[in-house]
Parts: sequence; C-alpha cells; structure tokens
Amino acid sequence: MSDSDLLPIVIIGGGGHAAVIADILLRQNRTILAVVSPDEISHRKVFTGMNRLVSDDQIRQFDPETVRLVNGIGMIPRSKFRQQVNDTYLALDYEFETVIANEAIVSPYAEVGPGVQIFPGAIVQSGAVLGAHSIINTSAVIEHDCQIGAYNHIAPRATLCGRVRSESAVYVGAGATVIHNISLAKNSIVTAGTTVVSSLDELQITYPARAVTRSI
Ligand SMILES: CC(=O)SCCNC(=O)CCNC(=O)[C@H](O)C(C)(C)COP(=O)(O)OP(=O)(O)OC[C@H]1O[C@@H](n2cnc3c(N)ncnc32)[C@H](O)[C@@H]1OP(=O)(O)O
Repeated sequence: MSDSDLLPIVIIGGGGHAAVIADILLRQNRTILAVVSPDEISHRKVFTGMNRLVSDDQIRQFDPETVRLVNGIGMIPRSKFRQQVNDTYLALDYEFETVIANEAIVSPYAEVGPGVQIFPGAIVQSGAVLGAHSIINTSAVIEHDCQIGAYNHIAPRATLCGRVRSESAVYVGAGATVIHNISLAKNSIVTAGTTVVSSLDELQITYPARAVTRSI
C-alpha cells in the first residue's frame, strides 16, 4: 500500500494520549480530519488548526469506508471505557488504524494486531504477538515470543521479558518488569514499578515491595 492509499484519520479523544498519537501521525504525513473531544483542545499545540467535533455521534457523518478511527483515549486501570468506545464503532463497521511511531523498533517477525498503538522508543522483538487494540507505550519493551492479548496497556518503560503471555485487558504500569515465562490473566494489573516473578490470576493486582522507614 502506498502513502496515498492511506485513509484520513479521526481521533477520538483530545487529551494527552490523543496528543501523542496526533504528533506521531503528523510526522507520518497522515491527514487528520477531526479530533472528537467535548473539551477544548486548543491549549495543546499539536492540535492547532484541527477540526474539533464535540460529540461522538458526529463521527457517523463519515462513511466507514472513507476514514480510519484512532482511539486517543488513554487506558486507566480497571476502566473498560476505551474498549467500549471501540466496540461501539466496530459494530458500525468502522476500522481502527494501527499506529506505529517512526521511532519504535518492531521486528518484521512480530505480529501486530489491528488498532494497536506503538509509541516512540518502544521495542517489539521477534516472535512477539500483539493483540488487537493494545497500547505499547513510550519505550516499553516486549521481548521475543511474548503473546499480548487484546486491549492491554503496557505503560512507559515497562519490560516484558521473553515468552510472557497476557490475556485481554491487562494493565502493566510504568517501569514494571515481568520476568520471562510469566502469565498475566485477564484484567490483571501490575502496578507501576513492580517486578513480577510469579503469574497473576484473573483480576489479581500486584504491588512492589516498598522500603520501610522508621526511627532507630
Ligand atoms: C503516558 C502515561 O502516563 S501512561 C500511565 C502510566 N501510569 C502508570 O503506570 C501508573 C499506573 N497506576 C498504578 O500503578 C497504581 O498504582 C494503581 C492505579 C494500579 C494502584 O491501584 P490501587 O489498587 O487503586 O492502589 P491504591 O491506590 O489503593 O494503593 C494501595 C496501596 O499500594 C500503594 N501503591 C499503589 N500503587 C503503587 C505503586 N505503583 N508503587 C508502590 N506503592 C503503590 C499505595 O500507596 C497504597 O499504600 P498504603 O496502603 O500503604 O496506603
């Protein structure tokens, strides 16, 4: 597919996550038709000159065959909102663009699902599989043969070592390390900064060890 075949984009959301995505897309010379945000977006320079739509309903003015959507809503632990937005528009036959920053390193031997977003500095190694609509945030590392489920968020500088497997809607916080061969079940959460050395069950959350300070 040549650049001219790429469809224009509508970004859903106007916050920080959307701003990073707009920046990535502009540097790839993509056309951004509109940013959907009930809130003002003009304080973020990257949106300068862009058309703002105030309501999700206005997306339907675009024929699904003529645009691609990008979900610019950041993922919050325990929130299903991001996924619900995708489900709504997928049911209406819209497709979500896969966004890979120029500054990300993605092995040609990795598989990247539809709607995945890979931010600058991220590394996805050979044999990794990224499930649909997952976010691989800034400088996250997905090592060889990891299998990441749909709607995961791997936050900035998190590292998944070799052959980590995650099911859907897993959240790995910033700077966390998950050692090799670990499984993270559906809806589990690794809090920021944690080193995970044993697998997590569904809806489990793991916290890092903390230094204890007391008077001596
Ligand atoms: C571009 C971007 O910015 S993307 C966003 C990146 N952001 C992140 O990665 C942060 C993700 N968030 C986290 O990791 C959070 O810690 C959460 C939301 C998962 C915490 O979840 P909760 O279960 O609600 O934890 P809660 O806030 O109730 O805290 C429980 C205890 O754990 C502690 N705690 C929570 N998170 C952490 C953490 N990451 N490291 C150390 N201690 C923590 C709290 O201080 C609290 O301690 P206390 O009981 O002694 O008071």
